[in-house]
Amino acid sequence: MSNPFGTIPDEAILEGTATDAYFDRTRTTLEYAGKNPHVVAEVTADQFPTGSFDVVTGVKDVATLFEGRAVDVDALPDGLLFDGGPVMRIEGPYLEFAELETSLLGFLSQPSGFATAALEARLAAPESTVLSFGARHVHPSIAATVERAALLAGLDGFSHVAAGELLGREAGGTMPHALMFCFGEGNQAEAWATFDEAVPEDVPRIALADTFWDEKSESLLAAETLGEDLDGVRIDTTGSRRGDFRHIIREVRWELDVRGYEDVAIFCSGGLGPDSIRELRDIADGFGVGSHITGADSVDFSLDIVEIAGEPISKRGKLSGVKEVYRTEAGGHHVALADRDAPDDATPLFEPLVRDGELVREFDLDEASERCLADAEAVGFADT
Ligand SMILES: O=P(O)(O)OC[C@H]1C[C@H](OP(=O)(O)OP(=O)(O)O)[C@H](O)[C@@H]1O
Ligand SMILES: [Zn+2]
Repeated sequence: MSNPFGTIPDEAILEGTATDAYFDRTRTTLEYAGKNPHVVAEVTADQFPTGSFDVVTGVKDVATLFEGRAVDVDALPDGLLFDGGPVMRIEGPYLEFAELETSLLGFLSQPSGFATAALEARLAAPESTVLSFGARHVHPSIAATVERAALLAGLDGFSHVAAGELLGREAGGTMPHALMFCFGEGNQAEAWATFDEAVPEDVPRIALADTFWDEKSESLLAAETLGEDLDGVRIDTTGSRRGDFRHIIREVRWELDVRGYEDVAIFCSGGLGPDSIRELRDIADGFGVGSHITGADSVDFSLDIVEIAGEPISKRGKLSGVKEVYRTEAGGHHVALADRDAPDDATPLFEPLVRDGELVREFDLDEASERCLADAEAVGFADT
């Protein structure tokens, strides 16, 4: 079988069959009527600024989607933050892209939600190691989308191997409880020692220390077992046993230190979000974050025609006319009609993405991540 998991093939996305049926009917109707107006359409979440910023990403996939289509596309740079107004503008004959709306919005909505949530985790502990561990919570076909969004937001690493091959980065992690189970209760030391002997030297020795006994006992046993070879312990305490998780981590840190294991790092995982990471960042060295990222709401983008044959148009509740968005010197987000004077202290954010079906922008994930973190600083994202 060419498509055993029944995921939508890239060809369907590119040719426009990965669409909602009513767009097919729209094409049929417009072709029957001989209509194919020149339009400007905008991708927008909130019409006006709301005081809350999101990260926009997925722009590269949309650019790929539009290659070869007789349209011009302008968009915010990948990774920039926005609060209201459009993030993308498409201009051309409507039937050049009618069916692409479904995939276009999907390419932007879910990854932008992932990246925004990852940025929250990132900025909750700017000095700590924060890793994306949530691939297990999503359909395998979008694991690379999750991990790319996490890296865009500045996370230090991720766990999904195939995503790493696509992204050209090394996946990382620690060890699962399954490994401990296979050695059995009472044999934790053997599990860690065997891992240390078997696994390539460049893999960090981070012992999972919460499986059968309490976190302090297993952490000390791991330190006694691996000694200098131990890089850290991971504590992933199940919610029902957490109690005062911060106290547990402080106790483990104390008991490791009192025995001379100051160099053994402590990593935490399991249901962590920005608040719990902030609460632990002064005592833990790193965090694995999964469902906070993968469970993020999609950004609710819609595609709206705002100009037809040069005339402004909109549906009730939306704003007609072609717009520009600006970053103000104060770190605000300003939305205005594109044909009006720009505000004095503001920088326009739209940049060319596609010109007559040709991609006119380079994409570099490291650059996009720097842009994302710098803009998050500029708008005070961590404080929102
Ligand atoms: O989605 P989150 O709640 O943020 O957690 C992500 C962590 C927690 C989970 O622990 P387990 O479910 O115990 O999985 P495993 O035994 O494989 O570590 C697994 O280790 C993931 O890395
Ligand atoms: Zn587990």
